[in-house]
Amino acid sequence: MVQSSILGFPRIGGQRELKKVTESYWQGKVSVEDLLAKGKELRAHNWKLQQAAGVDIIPSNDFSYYDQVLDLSLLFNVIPDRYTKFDLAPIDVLFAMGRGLQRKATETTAAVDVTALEMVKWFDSNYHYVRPTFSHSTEFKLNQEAGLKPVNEFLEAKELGISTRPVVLGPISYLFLGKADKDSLDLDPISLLDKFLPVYKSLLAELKKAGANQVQIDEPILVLDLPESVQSKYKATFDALVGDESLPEIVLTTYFGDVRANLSAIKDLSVAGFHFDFVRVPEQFDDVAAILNDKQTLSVGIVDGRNIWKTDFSKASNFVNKAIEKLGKERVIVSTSSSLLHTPVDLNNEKKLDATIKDWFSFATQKLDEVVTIAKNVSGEDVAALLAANAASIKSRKESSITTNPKVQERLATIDESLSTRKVPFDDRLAAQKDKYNLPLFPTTTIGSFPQTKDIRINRNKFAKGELSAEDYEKFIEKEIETVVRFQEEIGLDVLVHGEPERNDMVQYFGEQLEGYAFTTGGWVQSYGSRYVRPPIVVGDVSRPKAMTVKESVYAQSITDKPMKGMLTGPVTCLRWSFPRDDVSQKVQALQLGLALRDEVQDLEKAGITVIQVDEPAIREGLPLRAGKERSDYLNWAAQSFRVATSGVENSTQIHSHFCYSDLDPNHIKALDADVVSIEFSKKDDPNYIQEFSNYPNHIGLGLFDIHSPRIPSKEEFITRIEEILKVYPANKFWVNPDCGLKTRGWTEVRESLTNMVEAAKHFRGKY
Ligand code: MET
Ligand SMILES: [Zn+2]
Repeated sequence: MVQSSILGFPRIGGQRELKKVTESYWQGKVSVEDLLAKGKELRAHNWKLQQAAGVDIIPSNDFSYYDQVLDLSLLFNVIPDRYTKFDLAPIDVLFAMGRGLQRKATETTAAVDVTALEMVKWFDSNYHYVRPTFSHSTEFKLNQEAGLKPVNEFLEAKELGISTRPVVLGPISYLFLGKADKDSLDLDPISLLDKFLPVYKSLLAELKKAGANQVQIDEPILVLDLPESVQSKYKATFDALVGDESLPEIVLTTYFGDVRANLSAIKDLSVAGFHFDFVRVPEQFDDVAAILNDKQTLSVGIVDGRNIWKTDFSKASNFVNKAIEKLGKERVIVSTSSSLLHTPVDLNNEKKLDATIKDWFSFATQKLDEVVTIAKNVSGEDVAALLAANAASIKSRKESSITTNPKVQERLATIDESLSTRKVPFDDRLAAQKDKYNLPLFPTTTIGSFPQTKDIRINRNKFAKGELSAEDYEKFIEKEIETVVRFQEEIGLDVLVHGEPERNDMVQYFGEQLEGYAFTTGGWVQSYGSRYVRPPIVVGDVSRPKAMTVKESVYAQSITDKPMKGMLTGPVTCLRWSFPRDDVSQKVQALQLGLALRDEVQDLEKAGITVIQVDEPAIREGLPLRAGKERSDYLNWAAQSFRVATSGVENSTQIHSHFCYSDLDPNHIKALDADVVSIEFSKKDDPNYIQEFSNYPNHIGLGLFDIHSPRIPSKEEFITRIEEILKVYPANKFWVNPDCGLKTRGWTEVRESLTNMVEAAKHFRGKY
């Protein structure tokens, strides 16, 4: 019998229970006991769900209150000193590292003020992990005070009668994905491996003691271009982690890409088995299967952990059968390509999706049945009815008229150089824009969104439910816009925004207005911490039936004399933060989006909105994980689709763009040819990194404060930060802005932070 396995299940709950309880806890509305009880309930629910579906190998320790990498930092005591001195409970240390903490002193507790650790993209996904941050004083140990989470959760499942396979990020990936703290910049985290390994090993021993016979150790960095110095660590590391009775067996897991460049690093490991992602890279099968010895198992990642399309059972079964022919049934496991963390929880929660389209989808809960069915099928069990139904929906999608629009395809064929280049180069545009706006030095602006208050959400929901008329909703939005505009005028910002109160989400808002998209009501996916997104789904050729943002921007401009920035989400981000089609290339989808947005940009310009920001925060995450042709192709079509969207405007129209959540390489965005870009920057301490941006030809706002954290920087803090940047970055290209949009923050923080930021800008204007 061929076994089935899951590498990880979404932890957020079908109704976003985890978000609700954590945020209530942060607000002091529920106790830590309530928080922990809810976590326990969610874990139990997920395990039982998988058990009921018939999954053979069920993961544990895939749960997290914030982020699974951050959990390891707490577990292994990788906690910078600044978080330990306040005597916080372990869970609060965890949250402080994840999101920063600022708390006034009370009678019994001292004031707390710490920023969050850096948060970065998890490979090429829209999930973000909190970066392990090491210093010379890092002392690895099992943090008993915090409790051994992997062990506790394994035992918790055991108590329910469910035997699970704990999943833990591997030691080399954990170090490699981390960074040196600011006091230890010369430290290469990988150099800590010798110190770290014994502690890691002791965790495995504890798991074994608790009864875990096998663990899933994720080494996802094996799909990256690894330096020889890292590759060479695998053999000795994994030799040290297996072999004696006191340790569990290891299944070494990789996902999201091609491991072939690193095969020599893992080919002689004495692990019990390997897992590879054959959804992304089916071509790697022969090469990776060749490294197995005659006992090792192969976990075949064939059900997509990153997208929502139904698996084609016949194709998948053929693939698995190829593995069975080579290795025999006992050594093959049918699995998801990666953790299901990246897919929505349950398609059954969708009540509004068109039935035809819904039948093409499979969310995490449905994917459990998919792995089980494929495993049964290749084991020779009778699943004929399921196969027939599956074949019918695969066929229905292939032949559907919803997916093709000849007009869009014709227009796509007209894209050429002239449609993707501005009329004149940047320097000439700059002159025209200077004349038009006459902005001061250190111009101040924000990234677009303002606090999405409870009131906004309530009214939006009422409108969606039909409890509020379109007219009243519009009035409400106008009132919100006015508040935001007046506030910006009052504190003296130079380029204003309307605040985006009408948008639930920066991609979904556009997806809902574009042809070729489907969207869910409950398809939430964790982005970071308690922030979830609900990616729309590209089902067919994309086009724009009518203007999407003009009304709000025009209204906002009508009530102020300052320039009002129009605000759009760029083609690459629209694509990356949607579930893309898998039947058409990403390039085609991005260019179609580029054309749709081009019309919107031109409509805005016609309506008098001549500063237009086209956000591309996802451009970095889309970068193929390894250098080579695929990566350079991506950079070309990503930039081209942005230029298709933005090049059809006058020289005096100022195109802005914005990037966040990533280690951005300025070379990657040059080809976008935006006039002004704003970049998340506040958590960067490395002067070399700033230096890299000095050569960027156009103007830049290096983000000055962390909008993911509730803490408020003072005017002096802004001044110090700006001075630091000015040491390497020129004043005449310097924009002043936060890291990103303010929608997740409260008004109190926003008011104070922005006031301080504007005052700091004024300080420098006086000096230059
Ligand atoms: C993740 S980037 C967000 C940009 C958007 N304009 C906002 O301010 O929210
Ligand atoms: Zn942003």
